Amino acid sequence: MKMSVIGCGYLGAVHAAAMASLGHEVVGIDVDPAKIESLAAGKAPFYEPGLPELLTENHETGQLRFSTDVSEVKGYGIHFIGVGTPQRRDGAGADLTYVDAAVEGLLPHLSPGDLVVGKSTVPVGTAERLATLIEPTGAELAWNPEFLREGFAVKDTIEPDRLVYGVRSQRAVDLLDEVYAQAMSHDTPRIVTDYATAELVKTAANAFLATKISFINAMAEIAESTGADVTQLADAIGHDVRIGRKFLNAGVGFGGGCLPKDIRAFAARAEEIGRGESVAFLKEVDAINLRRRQRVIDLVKEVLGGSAYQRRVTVLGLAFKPDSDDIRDSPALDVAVQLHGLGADVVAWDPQAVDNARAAHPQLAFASGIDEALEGAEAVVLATEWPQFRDLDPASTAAQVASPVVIDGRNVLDPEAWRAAGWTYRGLGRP
Ligand SMILES: NC(=O)c1ccc[n+]([C@@H]2O[C@H](COP(=O)([O-])OP(=O)(O)OC[C@H]3O[C@@H](n4cnc5c(N)ncnc54)[C@H](O)[C@@H]3O)[C@@H](O)[C@H]2O)c1
Ligand SMILES: O=c1ccn([C@@H]2O[C@H](COP(=O)(O)OP(=O)(O)O[C@H]3O[C@H](CO)[C@@H](O)[C@H](O)[C@H]3O)[C@@H](O)[C@H]2O)c(=O)[nH]1
Repeated sequence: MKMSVIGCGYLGAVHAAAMASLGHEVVGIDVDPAKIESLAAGKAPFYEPGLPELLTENHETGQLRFSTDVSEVKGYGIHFIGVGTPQRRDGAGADLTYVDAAVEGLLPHLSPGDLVVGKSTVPVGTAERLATLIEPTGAELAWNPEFLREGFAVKDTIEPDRLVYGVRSQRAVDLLDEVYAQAMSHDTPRIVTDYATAELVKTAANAFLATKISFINAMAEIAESTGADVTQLADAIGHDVRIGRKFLNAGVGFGGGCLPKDIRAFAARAEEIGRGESVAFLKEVDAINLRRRQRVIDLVKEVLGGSAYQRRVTVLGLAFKPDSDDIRDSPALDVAVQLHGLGADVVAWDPQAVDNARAAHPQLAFASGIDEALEGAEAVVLATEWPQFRDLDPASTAAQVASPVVIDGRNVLDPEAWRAAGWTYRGLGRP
């Protein structure tokens, strides 16, 4: 099939490359010339495992091309919308200006029978509104939310754990089935529904995941006041299959370009439709999450005798999660910036996110590698659980720092091993 992908960021670039690798002929469109230049040259503009290989492979076969010119979508029957829906600068709700501009830009190039497929995460009611703009062209709209996780984006796109189609016709279902024929195995669940449900499935999924993380972080707060160990608690409740162990890792909390802004947008949308009370708990989920960042900062001050002012603090990790260079609403970067704001002499390092972090916060000092980051540290904060941080050897690392004090912001180190090697170890919600 011939298809376009409007918006080639973390979602769209992977979607475009994955669709091409499934045998489709794809054109990716973005307003950012630098991104398009990189993608057109077969290079990934951000770090995502597996994406460079897909880009190279499809670049060579000619199945995949990129352009800043939206008129090039003419004659492509399927158009995915994957532009950003960030938090509005003036409030908690979603900024839909990019989605609106993408649809406006697409309208003159649509042909009767085309299918526009929304993938961006939007507040419920958006698809209904956009359909009134699209239908007069003879094209149709479907809403097909995306559930990929950064770091696993290629696999999640090529082998989705479920497909959700918000549609108004059987024809749209048939077209989407054709799009995903190679991605669907016999047991991939496929939910065919209306626009509102499809939009809400996405919002609800992220709200649930955020709530699960904040639940365990709330337990970490209780554990901190009682001497209990939240990691053992998570293991124990996680054995109950109704609860499950996934997304029960207590630590410095969730960040990224999705969970934080999506729960805020959900709460804002619920208020608009007079149902604010139904998801009022999401404000608490957000508040618990942000308190964990403060807790890490308080621990740094505590281990340094009350103040971080002019003390050498190493922050390991800047990305919001491992296997990504994404720093959007990153707890790790936020902790580094806040410590710097308190006058600490912060040196940060991340295997992939230093360039993005430097561009956003040039005031911070960045090391060029882990050894340089650790040198002279009076306190080390593990803020993103990259394998190279989880696997640090406590004995040799102790020899690199000025003072062996570690705050394990992701609860991934073995406290006994680190204490045995002479470290002062502080986790989040574990003794
Ligand atoms: N990143 C994820 O893991 C993920 C997963 C599922 C859903 N989503 C949702 O997908 C959407 C995109 O997220 P993202 O992380 O890829 O964002 P992003 O900021 O990485 O990418 C958005 C891209 O859209 C481009 N763009 C903006 N306006 C445009 C226009 N008019 N025409 C063409 N391109 C335009 C931007 O230049 C940018 O490259 C959001 O709604 C997000 O919530 C993201
Ligand atoms: O037990 C856990 C699990 C995750 N996190 C943090 O939660 C954040 C989000 O992690 P994750 O959900 O793995 O990353 P994303 O790539 O943001 O993916 C989420 O957001 C996407 C965009 O909407 C969705 O498509 C995915 O399904 C959804 O998992 C990160 O900061 C993690 O460190 C925790 O603190 N504890």
